[in-house]
Amino acid sequence: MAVENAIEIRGLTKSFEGFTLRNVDLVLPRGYVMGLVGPNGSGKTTLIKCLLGLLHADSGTVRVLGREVTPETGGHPGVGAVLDRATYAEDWNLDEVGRAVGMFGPAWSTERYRALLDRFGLDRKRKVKDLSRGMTTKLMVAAALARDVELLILDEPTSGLDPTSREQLLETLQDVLVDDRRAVLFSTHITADLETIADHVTVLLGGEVFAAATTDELLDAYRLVRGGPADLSPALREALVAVREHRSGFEGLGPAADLAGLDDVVVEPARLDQIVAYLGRS
Ligand SMILES: Nc1ncnc2c1ncn2[C@@H]1O[C@H](COP(=O)(O)OP(=O)(O)OP(=O)(O)O)[C@@H](O)[C@H]1O
Repeated sequence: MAVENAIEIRGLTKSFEGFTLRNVDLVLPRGYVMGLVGPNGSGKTTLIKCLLGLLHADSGTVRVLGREVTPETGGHPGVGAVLDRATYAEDWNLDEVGRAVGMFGPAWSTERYRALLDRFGLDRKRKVKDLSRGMTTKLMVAAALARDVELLILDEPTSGLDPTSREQLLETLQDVLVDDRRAVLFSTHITADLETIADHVTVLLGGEVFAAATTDELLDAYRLVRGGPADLSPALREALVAVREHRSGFEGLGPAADLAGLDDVVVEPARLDQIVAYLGRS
């Protein structure tokens, strides 16, 4: 019987000198896309490495597709990963990459691999060393999706991509989700990507989960508020998650419930990238 959750992390703690990923709980049901956001050094890659069985947790459990994952068990074979660096031999061309990657692990489709390379405009005879950073990302996505993966995990897949390639990649990720057995977790600094494809958002700050909600819940929960310098009363300042002051006034983010019925200021819906940016400043 298929398990319900693609990812189930409970109480995950992992320390390095000077940094602790602390007591992280995270659940991603199958059929959904989760965006993982947070400032540099907030622990996104560390979390992803634990999910792939590349790092030992100090405590807590990491379950992927119904199975506990540790460096001893190795990563789950139903997971496709796109990390920030490719590990393909520099001298291989993309057909050779496909043959090498396809030899390991189940459910590889050369046909799907080639179709994805075509879709991304990558020439199969080109060598790995001649690819730009964005092209290498696309190659990794093609190699991950040529397998019939149930969970796709991507670490900052859209950084280094031009706007057209970004859109193409996001569309490709959405196609993966046509099958509701599948799930996608991706970390990003480009919060506009969240609005496009994420159903769930987890915000990490300083190694802890600061917010975890569906995108709709986040959009419902917060409002932007703007006003002149005299409008920022101590009570309003107290209610805001974060505020930016400038010469002609202020703009801030606050809980929708606390800002309802205010008269002298402008209160309006916030975009997801604005919410995440303000939460990151709080
Ligand atoms: N192997 C390691 N040994 C020691 N410290 C590490 C190791 N890996 C990560 N860290 C530290 O853990 C912290 C979190 O790093 P991590 O790469 O998880 O952050 P991130 O949110 O992915 O950041 P970025 O957005 O910059 O990619 C950083 O302070 C980093 O220096």
